[in-house]
Amino acid sequence: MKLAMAWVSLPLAVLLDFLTLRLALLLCPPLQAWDPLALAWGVALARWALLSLSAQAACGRGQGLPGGLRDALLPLAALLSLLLPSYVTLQALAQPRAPPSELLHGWGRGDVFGLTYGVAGLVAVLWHQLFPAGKGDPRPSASLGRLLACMRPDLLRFVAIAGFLVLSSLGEMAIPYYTGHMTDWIVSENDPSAFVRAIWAMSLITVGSAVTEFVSDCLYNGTMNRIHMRIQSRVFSSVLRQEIGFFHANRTGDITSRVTADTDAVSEALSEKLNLLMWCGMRGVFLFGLMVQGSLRLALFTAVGLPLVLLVPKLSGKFHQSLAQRVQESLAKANEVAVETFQAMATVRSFANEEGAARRYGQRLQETYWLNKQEAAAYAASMWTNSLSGLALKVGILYYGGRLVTAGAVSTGDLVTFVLYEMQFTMAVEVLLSVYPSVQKAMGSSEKIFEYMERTPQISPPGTLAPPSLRGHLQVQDVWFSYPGRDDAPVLKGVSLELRPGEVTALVGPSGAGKTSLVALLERFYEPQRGRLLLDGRDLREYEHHYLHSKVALVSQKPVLFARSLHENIAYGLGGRSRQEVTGAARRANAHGFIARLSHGYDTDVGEMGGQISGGQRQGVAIARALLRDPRVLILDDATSALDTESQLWVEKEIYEGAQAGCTVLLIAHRLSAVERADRILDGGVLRAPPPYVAPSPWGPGTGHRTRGCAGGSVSGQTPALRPIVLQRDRGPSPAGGLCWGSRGR
Ligand SMILES: Nc1ncnc2c1ncn2[C@@H]1O[C@H](COP(=O)(O)OP(=O)(O)OP(=O)(O)O)[C@@H](O)[C@H]1O
Repeated sequence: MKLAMAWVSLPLAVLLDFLTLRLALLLCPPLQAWDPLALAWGVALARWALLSLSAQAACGRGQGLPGGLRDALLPLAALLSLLLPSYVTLQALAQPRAPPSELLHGWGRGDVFGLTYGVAGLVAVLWHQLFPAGKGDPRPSASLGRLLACMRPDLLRFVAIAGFLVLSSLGEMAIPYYTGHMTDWIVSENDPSAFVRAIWAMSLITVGSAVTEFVSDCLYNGTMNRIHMRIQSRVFSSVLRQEIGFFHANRTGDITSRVTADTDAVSEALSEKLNLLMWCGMRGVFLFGLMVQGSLRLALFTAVGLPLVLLVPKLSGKFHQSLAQRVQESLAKANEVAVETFQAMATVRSFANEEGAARRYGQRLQETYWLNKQEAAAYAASMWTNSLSGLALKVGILYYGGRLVTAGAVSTGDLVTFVLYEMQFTMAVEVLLSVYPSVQKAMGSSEKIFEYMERTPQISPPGTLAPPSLRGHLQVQDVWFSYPGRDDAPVLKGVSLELRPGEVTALVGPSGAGKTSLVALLERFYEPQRGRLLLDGRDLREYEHHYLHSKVALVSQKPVLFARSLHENIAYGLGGRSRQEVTGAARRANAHGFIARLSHGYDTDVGEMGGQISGGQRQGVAIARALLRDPRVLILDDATSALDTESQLWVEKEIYEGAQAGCTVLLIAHRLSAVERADRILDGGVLRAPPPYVAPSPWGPGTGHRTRGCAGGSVSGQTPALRPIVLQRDRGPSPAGGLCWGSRGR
C-alpha cells in the first residue's frame, strides 16, 4: 500500500507543478509591470518550494521507492525549478546587448515545461549511472567520484585542461554555426564578402580549436601518468601498512594483481576513456545549449528521447561489469597458481609434479577463458544495443526536424545548423555510451584497489617513543593470543615471562608450542587479545616503528633474503652502510669467509628469496643483518640450526659476548643441547598449557615445576612464575643502553 502511495505521489507532484505554472500564467497580467527576469526567478522560487514540499511528502511515504530515487528527489526539485531562470540569466549576462531570449517568458509554456523535465531526467540518469552508490555511501564503492578524488592534488592542472577543453569545444561549434549562416547567405546571395569572412573565421577558429585540443591532450596525458603512478604507489604503501595477518589471509597473487594489473586497468580507463568522456561530455553540453537556442522543439525531442537511450546501456553495462569483476578474480587465481609454483619450484621438481602444476594452471586458465568469452559477448551485446538505440534517436530527430522544416517552423540555415549540431551531439552521446562500459569495467577493477587503499590496519598504530638509551628489559605479562579468525584456538594462554638485559634466555619447546607466535608478538606483527608486552616498562605500542625494529632484531626460523647483492641484504633497511661496516657484521656472523670466496664477493646477487646460496649461508647472512643494527634485544628463532658446527660455535660466542656487554638475548630452540650455556632456560611447553600446568622437566621425569601457565622467572602479582629451569649466572651489573655488537672493536 505504502509502495503504491509513493509511486502515485510522484505523478501527482508533476501534475501539481504543471497546474501551478498554469495558474501563475493566469495571474501574470497583474504582474506585467515586473521585470521579466525577476518574474521568472519569483515563479522559480515558488515552484522550488512547492516541489520540495512534494518531494518531502513522497520521501515520507516513499519507503517503497528505491533509495537512489529518494535521494534524488530534492536535488531534482531544485534542478527543475532553477534550470530555466539560471539559463536565461547566464544568457543575459553573456550577451547583454542581445534581444531577450524567448525562454525568458517560457516558464508557463508546455514545451518548456517538458524540456525542463527532459533535461532533469537526463541529468538524473547520468548522475545515477556515474555515481550509482550515492554520495553518502560509506562503503568503499568503485565510483568515478572516488577516482576523481585521487586526482585532487592535480586540481590546478585540471582547471587548465578544462579551460583548453572549453576553448576547443567552443571552436568546434564554429563549423556548424558558420555552415548554417553560409547556407542563408547562399540562399539570399546578397553579401558575398560576408561569405568570405565566414570562411576565414571558420578556418581560423578551427585551427585554434585543434591547437587547444592538442595542448589539452598533452596536459591531460601527462597528468594522468602522474595519477597512475600516484595510485599505484598509494596502493603499494597502504598494502605495506597492513598487519602481517592480512598477508596470511590474502594470497600473494591476489595482492600483486591488485597492485599491478588492476591499477593498470584503472589507469588506462582514466587516461584514455575518461579523456573521451570529458571531451564528449563538454561538447555535449555546449551542443545541447546551442540546440536549445536553435530550435526548442527539436531540443525537447532530443532531451526526451535521450534518457530512454541511456537506460539501455545501463542494463547491459551492469551485467558486463559483474563479468569483468569475475574475470579479474579468476585471473588473480591463475596468477596465484603460477606464483606458488615458481616459488616452490624445487619442491615441484623433487616430486616430479611439473605436469600436475601445468594442469592446475591450465584449469584456472580455462576458467578465465570461459569468463573472458562471456565478457566479450556481453561487451559486444552492450555495444550493439548502444549503437542501435543511438541510431533510433538519430532517425527520430531527422524525421521530426524534416516535418518542422516543411511546416516552416525554422529557417533553412537554422535547420542546417541544428542538424549539424544534432549530428555532433548524437556522435558525442554515442561515444559516451560506447566508452561507458569500459569505464564501468575500470570501476569493477578499482573496487578492490580502493578497498586496499582505505583499509585500516587491524593493529594499533605505532607510537612516538624513542628514548636515547634503552636497556632492553622485556616483560610479557599474562598474555593471551589467538590468530585472527581462530578465536576458539588460543596459541598463548596467560603467558608471563621476562627477558633481562645482560642475560641469554632460552625458550625450548616442541613444535607448535607457540614459540614463534610469542616472537611475532614481540615484533608487533600481531597484538595480544589480553595481557601486556613491556620494553623498559613501557608498552611496545608506545614505541616508534623504526626505533623499535632497530632496537629489537629478529633472526627468524626461515630467514628471507632479497634478490639483490649480499651487501644490500646485510645492510637491508639501514640506508647506505659502508663496506667496512657490512664486512664487520658478516665477520661477527662468521659469514665473511664464504662471501669472500665468491667471485663477486659482497656484490654477489643471492637470487630470488636468497635461492642462490645455501640454507646455512642464508642464516649466516641473516644473523649479520641483525648484528649490523646493533640491537639491544636480539631474538634468534631457531636461527642457527642450519649452520655448521664451527659457525654455530662462533655465533654462540658472539651472542654470549653481546649479552655480557648488556644486551638481551632470546634463543629459541627445539633441543636443550642447543642452549646449554644460556643463563635461563624456559620450557616452551607452558606457552599453550591451560592452567594449572606441570611443565615437563628437561632433566627427566619427576622434576617438573607446577605453574599456572607462566613461563617467566620473575613476574610478580597473581600469576606465580615458573622458576628458571637451570643456570643462573651472575655477570654483574650490565651497562644501560650501551653498544652490544655494533662498535665493539674487532
Ligand atoms: N599465521 C598463522 N595463522 C594461524 N595459526 C597459526 C599461524 N602460525 C602458527 N599458527 C598456529 O599456532 C600454533 C603455534 O605455532 P608456532 O609457529 O608459534 O609454534 P612454534 O612453537 O614456533 O613451532 P616450531 O618450533 O615448529 O616453529 C600452531 O598450532 C600453528 O598451527
